[in-house]
Amino acid sequence: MTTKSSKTAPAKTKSAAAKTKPAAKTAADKPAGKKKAADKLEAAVEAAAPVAAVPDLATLRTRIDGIDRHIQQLIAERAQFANQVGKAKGKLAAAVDYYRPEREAQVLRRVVDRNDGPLNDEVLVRLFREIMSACLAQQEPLKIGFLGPEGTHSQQAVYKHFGHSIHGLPLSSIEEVFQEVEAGNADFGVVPVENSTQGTIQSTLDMFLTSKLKISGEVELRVHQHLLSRGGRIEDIERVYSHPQSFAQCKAWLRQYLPKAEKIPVSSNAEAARRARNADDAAAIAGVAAANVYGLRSVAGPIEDRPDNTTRFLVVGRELFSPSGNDRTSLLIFIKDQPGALYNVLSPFAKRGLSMNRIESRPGHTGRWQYAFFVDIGGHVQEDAMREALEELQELAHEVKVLGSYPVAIA
Ligand SMILES: O=C(O)C(=O)C[C@]1(C(=O)O)C=C[C@@H](O)C=C1
Repeated sequence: MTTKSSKTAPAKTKSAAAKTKPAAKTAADKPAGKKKAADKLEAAVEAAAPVAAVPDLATLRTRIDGIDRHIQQLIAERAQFANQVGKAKGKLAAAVDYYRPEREAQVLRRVVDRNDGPLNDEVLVRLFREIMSACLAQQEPLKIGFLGPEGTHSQQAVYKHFGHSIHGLPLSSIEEVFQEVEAGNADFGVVPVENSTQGTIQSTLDMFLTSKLKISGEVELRVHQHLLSRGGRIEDIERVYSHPQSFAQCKAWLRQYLPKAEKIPVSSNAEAARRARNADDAAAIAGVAAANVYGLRSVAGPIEDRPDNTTRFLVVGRELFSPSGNDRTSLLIFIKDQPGALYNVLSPFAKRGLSMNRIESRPGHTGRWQYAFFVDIGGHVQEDAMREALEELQELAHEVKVLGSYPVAIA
């Protein structure tokens, strides 16, 4: 069972004045009768308006060179300060001890708040992530495990969350990602947990039933699927490899364009791309990143049935971090086998105004017909309201496990 409440995480505090510039009225906004005359008038005004003088190419490039010099000096200065921050944290054992996801989230939220264009929030967040990633890697790059091989959407999620100045460890299963982080061979792991088209990835949720790992972050990735092949034409394709989730995300497209091709499920999209590189009549459904890694080209794409197809990933680590100011807490609640049990365990949050974003039930592995509920709630375990709600919950539930409190995904 999955339910999403209409309540969302706290709204970002972007300054309203800066962001709500009224759009200029155009001829399209006017009543039909007056539209033609208005169109003519607009065209006449445009024709008569003096064209703003654009400086010549050499002048523009000199300006850009000056700005680049300035940006570079500032990045170097920032890196020196970040290095000093690292030293101020004391003599720590490894890169993971310097990493502060809550601080990174605050830095990025400020970037979004300040942004007045022309680059969009996502682009600016990506640039600043890379700067922080490089600053942290001065101590030592973080080691991040993910569901490999190279070229998977999980790898893209790793870069989106940690930047490129990390050491990525492609692993063969979600279970192995958990194991490597538990064993300390990876600092963090990134695992898919739900897709907007396909729903929950049960194998990830089930890992939390037994694992001691904590969730330290979430990443939302717009997932675009492509048909990749080394040959050139859709009509030549006789076999398509992909992960079952990706087949499901492209069901309507496949029915329309490749109804007769054999569909072969494999363990990951990158594995599909690896297999498709061996023959002209084979193709893979995967992200374009896999095309570059495996020497394929996109024959068609994006081909996912829903344009807003998004996968949410969780970052798992060994510790809990401090609040960032806009956090989510994930809990695993084992309920008592009695009437009204679910209602009872949710009431401590509802009465304190803590919003529930998600609830999902899974067999608890503790006995027949025993259920565990995975619940996401707005807030952090170190905040008073959440602490009080959890204290009350301990009395009502059979068992409660805090899986983590972490910053809500940014851009
Ligand atoms: O502020 C810190 O604690 C830092 O180490 C600096 C910094 C940054 O570059 O801004 C780098 C890495 C941390 O994960 C968070 C932020």
